[in-house]
Amino acid sequence: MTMRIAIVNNEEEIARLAADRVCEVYRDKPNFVLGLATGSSPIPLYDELVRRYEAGEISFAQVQSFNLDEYVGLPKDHFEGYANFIRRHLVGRVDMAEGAAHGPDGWCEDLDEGARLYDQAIKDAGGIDIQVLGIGSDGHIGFNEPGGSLSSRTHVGVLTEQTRRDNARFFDGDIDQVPTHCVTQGIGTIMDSRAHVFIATGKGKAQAVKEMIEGGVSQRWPATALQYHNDVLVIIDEDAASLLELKDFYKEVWAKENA
Ligand SMILES: N[C@@H]1[C@@H](O)[C@H](O)[C@@H](COP(=O)(O)O)O[C@@H]1O
Repeated sequence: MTMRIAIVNNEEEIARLAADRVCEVYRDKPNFVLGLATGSSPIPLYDELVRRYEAGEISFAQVQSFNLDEYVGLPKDHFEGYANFIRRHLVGRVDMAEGAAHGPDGWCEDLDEGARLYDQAIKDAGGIDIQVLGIGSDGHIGFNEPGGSLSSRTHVGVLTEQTRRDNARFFDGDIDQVPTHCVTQGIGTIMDSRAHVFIATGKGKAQAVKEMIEGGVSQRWPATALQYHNDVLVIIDEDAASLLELKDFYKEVWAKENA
C-alpha cells in the first residue's frame, strides 16, 4: 500500500469511500482503535458511519476512539470544544462504551504532563488502527502548524492567525473568540497510526493538498510527512484537487486499481 488518491465528485462518494475503509478495518478487528478529526470535512463520513451503525453494518461496542486535538482556553462544556464536537457528530450517536472515547486534555493544570499521558493512553490501547484526517488551509493536520517538528508527540501548540481566521466561522465570525492555543497529537503520533483516511474538499484546501501530495517534505507544510506513511487513503473533491500537477494520472491509477 501507499498513498492512494481518490478524486471524487460529491459528498456521497467521499462518505461512501471513507466509510468503506473504516468498515474494512472493523471487519478485520471489531475492537479497532479509531482516531477522530473535527472540522466540516469528516462530517459526511460520520453521518454515513451512523447510518451504517443503525443499519447493523458496524458496531462500535468494542471500539476505543482518540481525538486528534483540542482547544486550550475554552470552558469544558463549550459547544465548539472538540470533545463535544466528536460526541455530537459520532460518539454520542453510536453504541460506544462509557469511557471509550478519549481526547487530549485541554483543561488539566499541567498541560505537558496531560499530553504525555495522552500518548501513553494511545499506546496502552494498542495504537490507533485508522485515523481520520482533514487538513487546514495552512497545511496543518491535527493542529500541527507550520514550523513544528515532523516527529513531535502530543504537545501544546500555538495556532496560526490563518487557522484562527478559518475557524472564526464557528465563533460568531470573531477571531478574538478563537483560542490561541491547543493540545494536539504530534506528527510523530499521527504517523504511528497504522492507517489513515484523509478528506479534503473545496478550493481553500487546494494549495495545502498540492503540497501534501506533490511538494517536498517540509515542516512548512506539516501534512507532507504523510508521504512517508504507507497506508493513506486520500479522498478529495475536484476543487481540492485543482492544483495537482498529475491529477489526471492519479485518476487513471485509481480507475485501474479499482476497476
Ligand atoms: N484542528 C482541525 C483540523 O483537524 C481540521 O482538519 C481542520 C480543517 O477543518 P475543516 O474540515 O472544517 O476545513 O480544522 C481544524 O483546524
